[in-house]
Amino acid sequence: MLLSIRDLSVTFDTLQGPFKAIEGIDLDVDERDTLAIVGESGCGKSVLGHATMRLLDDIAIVRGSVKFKGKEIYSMKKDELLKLRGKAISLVPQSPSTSFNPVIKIGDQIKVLIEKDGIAKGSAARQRAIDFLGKAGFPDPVAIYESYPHRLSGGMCERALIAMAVSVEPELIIADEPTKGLDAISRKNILAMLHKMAEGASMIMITHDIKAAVTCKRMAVMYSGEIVEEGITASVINKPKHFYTVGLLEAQPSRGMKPIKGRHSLLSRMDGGCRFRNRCDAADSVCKTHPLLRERDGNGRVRCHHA
Ligand SMILES: Nc1ncnc2c1ncn2[C@@H]1O[C@H](COP(=O)(O)OP(=O)(O)OP(=O)(O)O)[C@@H](O)[C@H]1O
Ligand code: NI
Repeated sequence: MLLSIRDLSVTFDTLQGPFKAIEGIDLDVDERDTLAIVGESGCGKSVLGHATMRLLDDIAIVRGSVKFKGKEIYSMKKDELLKLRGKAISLVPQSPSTSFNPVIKIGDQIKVLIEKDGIAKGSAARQRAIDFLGKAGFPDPVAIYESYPHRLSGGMCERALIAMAVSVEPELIIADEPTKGLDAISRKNILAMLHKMAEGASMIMITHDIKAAVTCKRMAVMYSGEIVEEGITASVINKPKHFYTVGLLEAQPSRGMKPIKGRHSLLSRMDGGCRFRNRCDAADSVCKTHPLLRERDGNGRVRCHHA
């Protein structure tokens, strides 16, 4: 197993008191696996992505285990962690426009990373950066290399960030909302490019876009900090078991754009029952107890008393 996450939780100290952004996360990612993590804004997708790379700052209290090739990331020393981030696990961050340093040329930022990871030096590193910008679909990669970030549109920045993340040949790519803010055609192009460039590696794709999620082999649905359903993408899409997954699919433009009724409530999180029950038509008294994530037809898992 490439990545194993067990009982992972992240708590932030906020003015209103401690807030558990994610809880009880169990996930495995195999070699050459692609896993989409979907769910509405604020459900904890990015926190999970960052916690996986131990990128959260010290105010976050992290519990549980994250193992990469059997090695616990949370007991690694600083130098091991630096090696892990890059060649082992590479992040395509959520906000492309703020992820580059505005005063350094795009290409030089990629070159520095390639040099840091010891893949190439000097002019060879520069050439590698140009090659990867070309692979990312830029017709004139040298011009992009020489550009400052503000010259690039959102979609171009996303492409350059993907080029940067894969230029170090990582074993696992975590792509956070790679299609955010893009029109339908750019979305399709970016997804095709991302999968092509990630060939041979594994990928976790964080997204609220089901059309992006279906390009991955497996899919995990998050609600209110927890995984509520997980399995082979086709079976989750065609036979959703959790009522939140059903709602999420019906909210897609292609399926009538029917919104999920009600709103996510933090209160439903605190009383220990099913976190979705205030929005669920099937909810009854049994939902006052917290459902466990259990086997789903021998394929994946679901967290619902009625599934
Ligand atoms: N540094 C922090 N301090 C306090 N709360 C935080 C912090 N970072 C994230 N959170 C909270 O954790 C929850 C999960 O945030 P996260 O960014 O993971 O959501 P997300 O699923 O990625 O949403 P989006 O689709 O909007 O990116 C949110 O309620 C957020 O406000
Ligand atoms: Ni996010």
